[in-house]
Amino acid sequence: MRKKEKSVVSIFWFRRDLRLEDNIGLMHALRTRENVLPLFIFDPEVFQRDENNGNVQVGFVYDTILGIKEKLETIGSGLHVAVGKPLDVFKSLMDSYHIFSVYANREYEPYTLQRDDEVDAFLANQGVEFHTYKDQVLFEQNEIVKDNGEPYTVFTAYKQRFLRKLNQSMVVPAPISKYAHNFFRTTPLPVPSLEIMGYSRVEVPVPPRKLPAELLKSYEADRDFPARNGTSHLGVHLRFGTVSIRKVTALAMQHSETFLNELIWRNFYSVILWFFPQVVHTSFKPAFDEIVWENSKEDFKAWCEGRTGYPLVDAGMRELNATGYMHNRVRMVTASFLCKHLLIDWRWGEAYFARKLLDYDLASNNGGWQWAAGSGNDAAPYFRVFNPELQAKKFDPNGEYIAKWVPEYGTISYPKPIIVHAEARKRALARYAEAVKAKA
Ligand SMILES: Cc1cc2nc3c(=O)[nH]c(=O)nc-3n(C[C@H](O)[C@H](O)[C@H](O)COP(=O)(O)OP(=O)(O)OC[C@H]3O[C@@H](n4cnc5c(N)ncnc54)[C@H](O)[C@@H]3O)c2cc1C
Repeated sequence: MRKKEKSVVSIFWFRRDLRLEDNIGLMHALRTRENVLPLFIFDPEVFQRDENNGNVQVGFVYDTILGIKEKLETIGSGLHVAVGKPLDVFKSLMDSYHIFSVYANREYEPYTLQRDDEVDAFLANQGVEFHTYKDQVLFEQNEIVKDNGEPYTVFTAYKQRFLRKLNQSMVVPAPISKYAHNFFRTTPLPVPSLEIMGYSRVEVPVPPRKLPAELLKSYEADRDFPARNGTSHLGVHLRFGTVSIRKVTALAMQHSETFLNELIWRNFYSVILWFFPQVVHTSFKPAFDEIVWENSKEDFKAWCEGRTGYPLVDAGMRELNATGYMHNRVRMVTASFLCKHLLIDWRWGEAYFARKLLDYDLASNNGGWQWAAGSGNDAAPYFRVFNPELQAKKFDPNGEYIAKWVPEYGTISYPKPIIVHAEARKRALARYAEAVKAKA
């Protein structure tokens, strides 16, 4: 019997860009090649499993992938879905297809950079070109640096340069539909279920993929109040590219400087991680790794479960546990409370957020935690210790957010504070000062 001829295809590898519109890498693939076969890989290193095989993000990604597959099938194409180490997936794809070239949008985390280098080397060895593009950020690492080529580590200076370089031409959408005839024609391809891939779904609500102009117009006034619906909840969509950063930035440029500022923080943290990959494990400022933490497991458990006796902290943790989301102001307060009041290593909190947040993103989560701990590149000064009660008065003045998540607050069933604020503050200041002095 004659062996079946392998189809000649070019691959477009979806990663943090899960959309069929305004996708730079996909546009390049379709514009340059015919028979473009889209691919998605559930990489266990990106979607880490907890002890119950759960991963809070994997269900969202799975559903998004199915949506893309369905759309591709309506135009006679399909999506190849695989699970495993990308290098192994490419090796086995070589058995099924004659791969001409591979296209993808660039990623910037230490693991993904290394993964792409490995895939690139393998493909090059097989005579296959690997083309990558900028898509998930507006400016890559080397595009916004100081005059001497060094990275910015202070946000304000970075932002000023960013704004000077940003212009309308950078947020124009990349056209896809006019090249859609170049998708590979195929009968529908099978997709393994999440269970077969070894995952169990963690049910959390998925925020809508919308950014109303009204929200942007009142963003500056509302964004710090967790009881108001004042922020976009687009975090998960920006994380996985189910919205385009160009589209969101164009809207921000039109309606809200403050919102644009937040998008710049996102870009900034991505660049910080690229320049300083050591931040994944160590404090940006080495002195902060000298802090002698208390690391009480009991206190950590109380914090995780929202039982610290500080209602804003508890409300935030309960919101996170129940929904996979926590408001930014409350992220700052809960994170500061863990590091400073409880003297627990920021890495414990970072890992807990990574496991629970639907919008978890290594660069922003690490940046946020190091900011709160005081150890980051442009962090809150260590001697500024948030007072969780004052924060509650200021940002939840009517107690609505607290009432929603901590209904027993004010009754005898609500726990007493785990630690007295004034004492905790004094202890934190002393412990931090010792570390800074030791390294001076
Ligand atoms: C301790 C801590 C941990 C955090 N962990 C994450 C994380 O894992 N993933 C994540 O996307 N953000 C993280 N943030 C930043 C911020 O809290 C979230 O981006 C924001 O709360 C998401 O809600 P939203 O989409 O409604 O935000 P909006 O206020 O509507 O902001 C719009 C978008 O801008 C970006 N953004 C806003 N604020 C920041 C910021 N401070 N840093 C970086 N990007 C920002 C996000 O992409 C966000 O979706 C963290 C902050 C702290 C203090």
